Amino acid sequence: MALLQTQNLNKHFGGLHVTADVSFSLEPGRIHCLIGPNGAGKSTFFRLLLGEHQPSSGTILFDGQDITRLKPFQRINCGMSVKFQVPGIFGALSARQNLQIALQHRLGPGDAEEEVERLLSFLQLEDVADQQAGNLSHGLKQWLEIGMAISLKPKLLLLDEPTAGMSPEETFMTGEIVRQLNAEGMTVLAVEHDMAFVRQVADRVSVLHFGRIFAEGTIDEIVADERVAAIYLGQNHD
Ligand SMILES: Nc1ncnc2c1ncn2[C@@H]1O[C@H](COP(=O)(O)OP(=O)(O)OP(=O)(O)O)[C@@H](O)[C@H]1O
Repeated sequence: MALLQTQNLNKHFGGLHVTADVSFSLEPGRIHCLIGPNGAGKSTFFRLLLGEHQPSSGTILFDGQDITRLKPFQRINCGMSVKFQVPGIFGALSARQNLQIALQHRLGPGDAEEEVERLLSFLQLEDVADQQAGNLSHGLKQWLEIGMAISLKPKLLLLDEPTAGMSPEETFMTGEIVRQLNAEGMTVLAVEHDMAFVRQVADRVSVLHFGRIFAEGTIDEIVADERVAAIYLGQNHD
């Protein structure tokens, strides 16, 4: 059974049909990347999954449950978690304190301490653990964000352009973090422009174009698809 499934999902903004009859399926255990040219409707689709937009019609199923009308916090309680592009960390607190706050909801004090140290090490944040999060480099902030997003041990981690603004080395490290989380059992859905990252992590790729699923397959199938290449022509993505 799919972990996440949308059935004929539609979203209109006035006369704009931004999500067009999207029937999408995400198998548990996968790393699935969603790509598409600017304005293809990737962010809108994400926001529909999270409950930040209500669909005009269609259904969203998560872990066997119809979540179409659930509020964002209820979806998080069902086992979804998201890392947005815009940092949601507390800049005046240290990296360690940020993780402590995120983890205290799930774990008692002793266990939380242990998990904070494990996450700091996993995310290569040990050396900066006591620095103010607001002063960390862009890449380190993004990894701290991932740490906060996984603190609830979600079944599904949603990542919105996780490597935006990163160097190739940071992008690679982010890919390794995602692969490790997946190896531990987390299913991942990422909206991403960086094709090196997509190649590094994705089991499956869906291409959105004008709000529709335009193509779906492995990265090799997508890269070899001339119709996909054509919709990217003139756009500034590799
Ligand atoms: N709240 C809104 N009201 C009206 N139109 C919107 C709204 N949000 C998005 N749109 C329009 O919907 C279309 C798809 O936007 P969306 O941000 O989902 O695309 P995207 O694929 O995420 O683009 P990008 O890669 O540039 O982030 C665009 O034409 C956008 O202008």
